[in-house]
Amino acid sequence: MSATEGFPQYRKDVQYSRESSLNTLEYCIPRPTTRGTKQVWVIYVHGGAWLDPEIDASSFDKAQELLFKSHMIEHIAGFASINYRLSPYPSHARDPSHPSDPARNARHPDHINDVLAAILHLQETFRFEERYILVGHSCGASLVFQVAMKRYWGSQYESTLALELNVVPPVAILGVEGLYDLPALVEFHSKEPFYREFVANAFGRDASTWPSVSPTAGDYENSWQDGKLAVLAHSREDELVEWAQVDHMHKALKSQGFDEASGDRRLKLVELCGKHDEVWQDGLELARAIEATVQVVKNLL
Ligand SMILES: N[C@@H](CC(=O)c1ccccc1NC=O)C(=O)O
Repeated sequence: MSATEGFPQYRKDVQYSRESSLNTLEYCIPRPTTRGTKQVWVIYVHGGAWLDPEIDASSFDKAQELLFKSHMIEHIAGFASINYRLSPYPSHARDPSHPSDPARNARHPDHINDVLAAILHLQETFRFEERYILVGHSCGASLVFQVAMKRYWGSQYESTLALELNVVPPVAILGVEGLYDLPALVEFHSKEPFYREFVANAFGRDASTWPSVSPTAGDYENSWQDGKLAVLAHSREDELVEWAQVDHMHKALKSQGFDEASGDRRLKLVELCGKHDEVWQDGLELARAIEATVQVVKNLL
């Protein structure tokens, strides 16, 4: 039997916790693990404004398929994409949420706890420790930076010890078409009530808590000490999330010691093409952003 038989290995609907039917992940391992080689896992967190039932872990499939054909695949040990509990969406036309469904009634910090539980499950199974890139699209980009914020979103949130202590943070984070400064997002779209609604739906009606939960408020010098690379990828054609979000996050990361030109904490901007959801629907732009991230990370390991 050849060593590569049975690869690539695909698994779907892997349950990582018992909270709800959405606490599942999918993963793919391109080839048998090769010891001693410097490879990274790529872990994806989907978007959908914390509530859209029609965007899930499978929204990564297209980009993953493209990355298989890229020469960057030799630096990638595995791919994973995470489902997590969503906030209520009772007015959704095709798939309204029901108040008794634990999968569709999440409130911050449930979403982040689920992402942490999923990462922990993967780390315990595959032992890749910090050698992974955490990628998020839209609200998924908020979530991946909130993972690096640990639990410093204001004083009101309890730490869940088991997750906090055991999840090893990623070597790099890639935010794609991300929501980073929630008050600024809501303010920018003050004439579109949907924005205020989905933020309140996910984080509560008390807007005074929104600044400290925002990734722009992260104290990454303390909470993400071993982070080596932050990448912000965004399209100027994004019709849902304005470039100003990137400007806010770029400024925040710079003030936390991330630098584009030098140093051991690197910052990178990748300008993408296309509309908000096109980047993952076509997969090309999301794959390109991941390639650009792997390209830098492979020299940092
Ligand atoms: N797909 C969602 C909308 C959505 O995801 C969204 C809308 C505006 C700004 C950001 C969004 N998603 C971020 O995760 C919906 O159809 O309700």
